[in-house]
Amino acid sequence: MCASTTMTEPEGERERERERGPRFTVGYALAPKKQNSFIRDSLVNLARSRGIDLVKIDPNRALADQGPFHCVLHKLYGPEWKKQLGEFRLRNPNAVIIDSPDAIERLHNRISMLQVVSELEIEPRSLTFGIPKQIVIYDKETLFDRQSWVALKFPVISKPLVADGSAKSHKMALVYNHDGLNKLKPPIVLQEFVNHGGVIFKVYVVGSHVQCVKRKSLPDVSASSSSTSGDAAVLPFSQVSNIATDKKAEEKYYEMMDLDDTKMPPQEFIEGIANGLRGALKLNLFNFDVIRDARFADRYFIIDINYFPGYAKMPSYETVLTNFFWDLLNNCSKLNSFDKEVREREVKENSIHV
Ligand SMILES: Nc1ncnc2c1ncn2[C@@H]1O[C@H](COP(=O)(O)OP(=O)(O)OP(=O)(O)O)[C@@H](O)[C@H]1O
Ligand SMILES: O=P(O)(O)O[C@H]1[C@H](OP(=O)(O)O)[C@@H](OP(=O)(O)O)[C@@H](O)[C@@H](O)[C@@H]1OP(=O)(O)O
Ligand SMILES: [Mg+2]
Ligand SMILES: [Mg+2]
Repeated sequence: MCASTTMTEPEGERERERERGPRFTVGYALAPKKQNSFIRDSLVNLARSRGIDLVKIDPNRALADQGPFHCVLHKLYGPEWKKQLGEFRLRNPNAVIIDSPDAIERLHNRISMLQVVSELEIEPRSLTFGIPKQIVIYDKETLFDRQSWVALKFPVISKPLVADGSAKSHKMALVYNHDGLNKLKPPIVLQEFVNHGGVIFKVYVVGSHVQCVKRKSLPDVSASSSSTSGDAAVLPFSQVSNIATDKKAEEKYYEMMDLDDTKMPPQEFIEGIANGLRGALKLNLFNFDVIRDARFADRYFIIDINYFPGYAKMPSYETVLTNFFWDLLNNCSKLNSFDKEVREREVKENSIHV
């Protein structure tokens, strides 16, 4: 898992490197939109000043032919990319891949994504967390079968089962009653809508760093909404917390939603969940969406987990990410030197025995 520090440069250069501290190269493979938002000069310069060079991976060339990289950072999908990572790992067994494609894949399905929350075992506390009631529907027939609905109450949110980062995978719909079902396109997850005061908490995780921010969310739904009929019984929407509105409208919204007045969940509680998820998912870079039940303030729900989210929206993201790379690479480098020492000792001992 760790990066190799066995370079073949002359001893003098090695000496200078020891004085300066080691330098590392992190290759990144990101979709253009992600690259634009994440790879900013402020991050590149800060990382460089700490001995970490961020280098773009050329998507048109084999990954294994590029580098050398001590670490590969990526958010690309598909079997071809997975194959490339596999070949790179074979050729560079000591390089770190952030994160494992298999671990990331678990987040590409909205059922397996949240299953991990239900499995978390965190010691009893005064606040509770879980996931809203949900069912998965694979075809229209099951969608209209009343039997499928026994466990679920309206209103519900319909979400595409697949969460692979495509625009389609973000197409949601708020459904007030059975009249709204016609427009839904399985395979979908139907999740009970939980009134939460129009504010969502986004928890960003970067290794052991956990940071929670408030964002606007869908407003509460009134009980009378259940009587809406026809087309009005379904309200399609997409990426609410990411919608770019003009500043004035946004200010008005914030006033309306009392975003500033909304109390944050206790940091210790959020950290407990974040660390539990990090361990269970075996991921370093993700965020999760948390809502607080409007009826019971001690009840929280996790509704979404995203791999490699929009970190640039997180305060001081440059420092947080640079610290993460630094810790990771320096720890790995120490581990590798230790491995090397052990290996050299083994060779020596073996040669004595021979
Ligand atoms: N069960 C729920 N109860 C209430 N509101 C919900 C629920 N599920 C989702 N929402 C609202 O819908 C929004 C979108 O849902 P979700 O986060 O699952 O979608 P997404 O497309 O994966 O979002 P992201 O852009 O964070 O990846 C949430 O930010 C929240 O405002
Ligand atoms: O667009 P941004 O950079 O802000 O990041 C968003 C990210 O888009 P990108 O990775 O395609 O860029 C989304 O990923 P996909 O589900 O589409 O894979 C998802 O993680 C959102 O939750 C992120 O917003 P945030 O949760 O941080 O507000
Ligand atoms: Mg979300
Ligand atoms: Mg999501």
